[in-house]
Amino acid sequence: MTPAARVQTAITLLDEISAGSPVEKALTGWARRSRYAGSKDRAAVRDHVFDVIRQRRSLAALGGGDSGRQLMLGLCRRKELDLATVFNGAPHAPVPLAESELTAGRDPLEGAEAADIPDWLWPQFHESLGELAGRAAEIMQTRAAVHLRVNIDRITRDEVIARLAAEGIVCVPHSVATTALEVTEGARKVTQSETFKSGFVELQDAASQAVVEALKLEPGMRVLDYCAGGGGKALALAAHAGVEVVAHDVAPQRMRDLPERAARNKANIEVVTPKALRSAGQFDLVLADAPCSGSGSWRRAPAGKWQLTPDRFEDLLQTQREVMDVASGFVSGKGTFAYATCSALNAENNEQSKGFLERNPDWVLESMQTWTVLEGGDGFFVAQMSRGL
Ligand SMILES: C[S@@+](CC[C@H](N)C(=O)[O-])C[C@H]1O[C@@H](n2cnc3c(N)ncnc32)[C@H](O)[C@@H]1O
Repeated sequence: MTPAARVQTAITLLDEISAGSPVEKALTGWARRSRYAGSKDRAAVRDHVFDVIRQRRSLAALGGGDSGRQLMLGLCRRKELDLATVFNGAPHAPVPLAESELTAGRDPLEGAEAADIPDWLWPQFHESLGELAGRAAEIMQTRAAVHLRVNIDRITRDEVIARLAAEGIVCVPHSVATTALEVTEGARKVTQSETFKSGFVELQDAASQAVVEALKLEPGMRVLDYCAGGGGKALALAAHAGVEVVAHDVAPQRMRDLPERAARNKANIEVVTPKALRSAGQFDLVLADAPCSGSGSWRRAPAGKWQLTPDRFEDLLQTQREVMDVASGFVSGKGTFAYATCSALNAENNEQSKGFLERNPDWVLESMQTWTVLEGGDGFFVAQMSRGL
């Protein structure tokens, strides 16, 4: 495919997405229908689509509207590409720009529009991140790096770096967690590498690893990952020798890949249904990695920031309160309850922890930690609480 044909494909897919198609469905549907597209074409189209979704609002301003074509025009302008070369009218390429398109568009307005954050959310984003808000929003407009978690019980970070280098993948240690590596070259080859297939590394954001590293894990502990989802944190927990990990999710189908991932990681994880959890007893540590706005991981899942509405946000806050109240019930007398989110917003983080402690005066706060995207990983939060016995 020519670069211009890739742009035209992104335009078509962005229109499909605007009409309601989920992003991944639109991309995989196109890839299946388009046998002529090689892996580089698929990667380029995917990058265009995600770049636009991350910067949708500011690109709509630059491109003069929010159709796929206007958004891609905005992206080409931001990247200072030669517009006549892209919109060149060749077969499969975008038709040349009309005079009205050439004159449309303006610089994004300072504040929420330039930061690509919805208006209603901008004040609390700003308040939560303080002086870091502008820089954090800017980082969220860019692609996230690929991070790996090294199973350091089985292999050192340096050994993994050497093994991956031999497979054409370049990594450097990431400072946010002792288990974390950042892939600087060859990220698309990771899942096909022998190092990955042998379970020496797992794909996981560095700050997500740091959340698990912040927990006091000791051999003999029984740990419940109450909101296990795809199991990233359950796998990181199970990488600690002698720790028994039980994974649960209200939607057990979200954990369907977990047994296979655990087998590859040589990790032992018991996956339980909500019904089975009722008779699973008590745990030394319960982690509730709660459903949240995802405002710390909008680089990876940017559609979420445009789908969030004040009503949905209120619903999430309510769900978080329920998750906290139920999950903490599985903590043994002297055990720890860890509440985590991949959100940068106070309402979901410190305020939820404060609310929990007010509802449950027998609990005390042990620690609270926050990671922002400025540290190089996703934005994350974890509060650890105990009954203070
Ligand atoms: C942030 S995701 C978990 C990500 C996962 N821990 C990881 O590291 O890959 C939140 C998960 O909470 C689950 N969830 C939502 N409501 C819940 C509830 N009431 N009880 C338990 N899990 C819930 C969702 O199904 C979702 O999988």
